[in-house]
Amino acid sequence: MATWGYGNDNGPATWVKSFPVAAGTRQSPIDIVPTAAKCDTKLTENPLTVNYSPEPAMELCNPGLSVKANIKSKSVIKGGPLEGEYKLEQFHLHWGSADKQGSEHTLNGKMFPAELHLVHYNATKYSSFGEAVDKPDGLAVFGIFLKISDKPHQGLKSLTDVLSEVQYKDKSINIKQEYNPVCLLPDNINKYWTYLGSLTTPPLCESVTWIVFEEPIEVSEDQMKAFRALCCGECGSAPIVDNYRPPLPLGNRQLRASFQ
Ligand SMILES: NS(=O)(=O)c1ccc(NCc2ccco2)cc1
Ligand SMILES: [Zn+2]
Repeated sequence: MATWGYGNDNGPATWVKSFPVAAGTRQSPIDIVPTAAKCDTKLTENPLTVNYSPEPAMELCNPGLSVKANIKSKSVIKGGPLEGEYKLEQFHLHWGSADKQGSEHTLNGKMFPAELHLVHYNATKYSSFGEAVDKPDGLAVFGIFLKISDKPHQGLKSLTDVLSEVQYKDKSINIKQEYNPVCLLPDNINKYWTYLGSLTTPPLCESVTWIVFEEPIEVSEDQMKAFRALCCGECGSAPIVDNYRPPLPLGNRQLRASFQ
């Protein structure tokens, strides 16, 4: 089978052929219905803590279906639904061809224009992302909704200002000035939903504790245009847009909320 993607011939509905876990019982994303979430005081008693550090020379790359920043410094999270310490490995985004779509998780059926994923692995139990990626408690991913405002997001600006330098597949650059990924988080990280799910792209491993924040971050239309100008391949190839998997059934999983 040709490599997976988001087109008609290789998109999410076809992935199950090569990745049978696509039909599994803890797949992601899901539609988040706040009234169906159970407020769990255990989450508030053990607050989520983020200890991110500055990246001296962060590598930004275009792997062909998104844009990804690889993290080398020690940035860790713990608490909330997590047991042990999870280390930041990379972050990337999913976005639409228009503002009406683009996010993977939806909120009462509503899609946001984009969604940012900060991917962490369980460094207490596993020695690398590769070892953790297929373990049920291997990964923790922050899902952050993006919404449009008239002001650009300053934290994302260091990236969107240089996306033209990674416009084509397999291009990568180093962000010169120091970058602390904490600038990407919403102001209030105490309000989130959490559930047990999976990677949203192949290999779709059911190894992710999802933490989706209620508060979106705000980006400008120009910043969205910069993401939509990235190309899937070399010069002249199609733009990277609509690189999102539609929601899967929650099934009999419990969606928990850290707030009322
Ligand atoms: N969209 S996401 O946050 O669920 C996500 C995160 C990480 C990968 N990694 C895919 C991978 C690389 C090696 C083995 O597996 C894929 C998807
Ligand atoms: Zn993702």
